Amino acid sequence: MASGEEDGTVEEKETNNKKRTKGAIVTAWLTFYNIAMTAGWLVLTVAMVKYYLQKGTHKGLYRNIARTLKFFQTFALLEVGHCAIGIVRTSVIVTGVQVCSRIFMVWFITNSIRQIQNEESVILFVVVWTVTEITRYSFYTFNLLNHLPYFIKWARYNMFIVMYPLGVVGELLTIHAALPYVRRSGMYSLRLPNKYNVSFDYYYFLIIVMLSYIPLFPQLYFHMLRQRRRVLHGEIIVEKDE
Ligand SMILES: CCCCCCCCCCCCC/C=C/C(=O)SCCNC(=O)CCNC(=O)[C@H](O)C(C)(C)COP(=O)(O)OP(=O)(O)OC[C@H]1O[C@@H](n2cnc3c(N)ncnc32)[C@H](O)[C@@H]1OP(=O)(O)O
Repeated sequence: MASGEEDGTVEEKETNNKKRTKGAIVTAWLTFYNIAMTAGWLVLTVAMVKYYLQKGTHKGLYRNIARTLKFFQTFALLEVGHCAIGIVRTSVIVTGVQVCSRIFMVWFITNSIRQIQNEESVILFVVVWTVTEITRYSFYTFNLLNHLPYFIKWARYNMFIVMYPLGVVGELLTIHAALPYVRRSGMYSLRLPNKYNVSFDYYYFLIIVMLSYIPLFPQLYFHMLRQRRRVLHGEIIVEKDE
């Protein structure tokens, strides 16, 4: 029996060929992207373990890995682009909040305030992010290659139950530790009078950021719980923002 494509017009065949080529390019790009990101976070793991074994302390560890962390976490901005152009089935809002809050933590908190870089809370969120991202990107990679080991799928949709709250604790404690330095230095703040006639206080902005975890974090967490039910238990779930 002839397939639909065999029956189709020349235009239909061309459209199908174009779709197939586009699909192959997208799969190749996402595979490359996910492998690169898995490798990046693995490099971070090796650097952290090596540093700790050599020095026997977490002090100075952040400084040692800062460049790699900034690079790979900033590279994750592409994920918002992937959602926006529709090559992955994920909400732009959920991904945007997740990626932007991480970039904010890296660039505007930890990187900007040297005095807090040796806090245990920094190591907490960096370690949690690292474990999470190695699992997540290897999940996507093996999934794209159609060879997904069950333990990676299981880890992707179970570890976040503990890792997400732990990461948030690390992030909130770090912002909290930054507050006195921000207040004292007046960094990133704009006082009146100035030529723009605008005032901005980074200290209060950080307090607002901390408070914004209260409504935003549960939404991310429940999103992941829904994904878990869908992937591990096959439930059909309709997302509101899709
Ligand atoms: C100005 C400053 C503002 C600051 C505001 C602050 C507020 C902050 C509030 C909250 C802050 C949270 C802080 C976060 C901390 C941490 O990360 S702690 C560490 C623990 N973290 C996690 O466990 C992260 C969990 N989150 C995620 O996994 C994602 O980031 C997600 C976007 C939240 C959810 O992932 P999602 O993509 O929706 O689900 P998946 O099931 O993984 O994927 C859905 C489908 O899309 C495909 N896909 C997605 N990405 C890719 C890819 N890169 N490559 C290939 N495919 C991809 C995926 O395969 C799925 O496809 P289908 O199976 O076909 O459905």
